[in-house]
Amino acid sequence: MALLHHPRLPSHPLREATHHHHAISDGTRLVALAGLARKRTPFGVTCRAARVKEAAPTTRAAPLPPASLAKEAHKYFDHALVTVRAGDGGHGAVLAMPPAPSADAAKPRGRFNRGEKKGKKVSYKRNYDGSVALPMGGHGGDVVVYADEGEETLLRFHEKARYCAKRGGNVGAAGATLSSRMHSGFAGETLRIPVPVGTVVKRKKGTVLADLAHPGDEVLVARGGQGGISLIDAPEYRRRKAMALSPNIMRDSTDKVLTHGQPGEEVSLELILRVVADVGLVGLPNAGKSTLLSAITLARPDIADYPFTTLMPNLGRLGGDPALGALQFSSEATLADLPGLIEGAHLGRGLGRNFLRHLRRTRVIVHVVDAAADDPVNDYKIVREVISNCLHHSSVLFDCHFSLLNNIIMFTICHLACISLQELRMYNPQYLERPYVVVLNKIDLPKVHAHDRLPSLALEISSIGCEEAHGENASNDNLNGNISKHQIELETKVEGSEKELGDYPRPQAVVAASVLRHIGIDEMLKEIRAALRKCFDHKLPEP
Ligand SMILES: Nc1nc2c(ncn2[C@@H]2O[C@H](COP(=O)(O)OP(=O)(O)OP(=O)(O)O)[C@@H](O)[C@H]2O)c(=O)[nH]1
Repeated sequence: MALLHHPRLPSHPLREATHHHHAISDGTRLVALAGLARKRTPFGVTCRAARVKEAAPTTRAAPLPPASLAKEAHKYFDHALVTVRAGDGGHGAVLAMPPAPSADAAKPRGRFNRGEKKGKKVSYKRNYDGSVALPMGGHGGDVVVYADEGEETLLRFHEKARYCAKRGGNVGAAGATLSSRMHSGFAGETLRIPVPVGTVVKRKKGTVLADLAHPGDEVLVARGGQGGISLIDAPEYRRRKAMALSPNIMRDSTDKVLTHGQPGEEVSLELILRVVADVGLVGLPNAGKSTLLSAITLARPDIADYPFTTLMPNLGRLGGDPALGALQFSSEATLADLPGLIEGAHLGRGLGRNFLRHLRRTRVIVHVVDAAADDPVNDYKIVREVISNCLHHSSVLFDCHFSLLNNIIMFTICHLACISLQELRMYNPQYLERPYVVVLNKIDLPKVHAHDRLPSLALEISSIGCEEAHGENASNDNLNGNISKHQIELETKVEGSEKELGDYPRPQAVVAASVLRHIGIDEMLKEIRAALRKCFDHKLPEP
């Protein structure tokens, strides 16, 4: 018996069983096998069987996410491609007519024909028009994508990119007899896929299906297949009678196709996340954006003395504004700390321009400038330029599309810019004209105070720009959300005419602060809240 364990020996039925443990997925069968082995070969085989039991869970373990996902999450967290498939409809059935009631059905049953079914009068479920209600295959499960506050990123869609809803249930087995006890197949359960709030759902290289900007917003992305109908199969001599019951009479075998459930829709979707926040923090790397966020909210982003510490937007919640009074005190604001922008970010330098899309839903922008840098005014201009250049970049695309220069050119530009017309339609080109606050940070450092630098810096920055531009009309147009083609063309022309930084409004306020040492925080908060209130007063759309 002991020889059984030798690995080089020819196979034995029991060893065969243990060798093939990878193919066995049913746990109960594994336990039974181990028990059998223990009985027949008390030593070695028990040991092997035990190994089988240990090995089983590893075969069922979830696959690990690709290493690149964990390392470079910032490249993937806000964009994903998924394929969803709705469930197929369940099948109907071909039903036989119940036997005709016999002449002696009315007679009282004797001892010998008590259990006889033949001749029994059958009742049917009826439709409103009196026809017999034939059971149908169940509807396939739909696929719905909805905004869930519990979700933060789209990373999980890179681990699993295909989702299928359940199919509808079938009507009882074919060949069954028509009766009132037959039920339609069960409808397949709707598959609900949660995504972060602020996700735009669009068909892959196609139309935008929905912008899930609020918690609970949802969109039906794939409709389940309709269930198949049922048919009555009656012999020739009973066909007229069957016709009186229902028009669904099977004429020949090709009719059986009608009983098949319809396939569920399958669609490829592109999910694009745009962070939803009232205030967006922008600035060069190391300016102190994350420190600012952690100083005024409970958010605890990574902070370090090297550029691009922030790779993905961090969100924080700003408490209520006491100035709003008791009733509105609870109105909070969300702050988004965005990754640092550098010169040429709109052309893909640094972390690229993709992060700029997270600015689109902000009401107020806070520019964080390192006041101890060599040339803070230039740093400020660089960030403004990046944002405005991004706008011009987008305008080129609009021009190309509407003048219909050439489909191929447009397609190429779309690819280069990684942006589609639908995205641009939802893009608010006026966000550079929204209220913004400049925070001159790190004023605790001695360099800032040398040569009376701070007042001149504040003066210079606050003088860049023109008087306020956002009028009632512009904000109302945005509020309606119906940007006509004509309006887009007009906006495109204005944006396309290479607006200078001086053509955009001046900052709402320039505040000196040290977010690390908690200097000037109150004044900064006051200005941010004033800017937010201004958005409410101007009825600017919600982010
Ligand atoms: N002295 C001083 N240092 C500050 C202040 N604010 C931030 N810092 C330091 O500046 C460095 C960068 O700060 P972060 O908050 O990570 O800067 P960031 O703008 O988020 O940087 P990125 O994530 O690269 O975009 C850290 O070492 C901070 O401690 C400040 O007010 N005074």
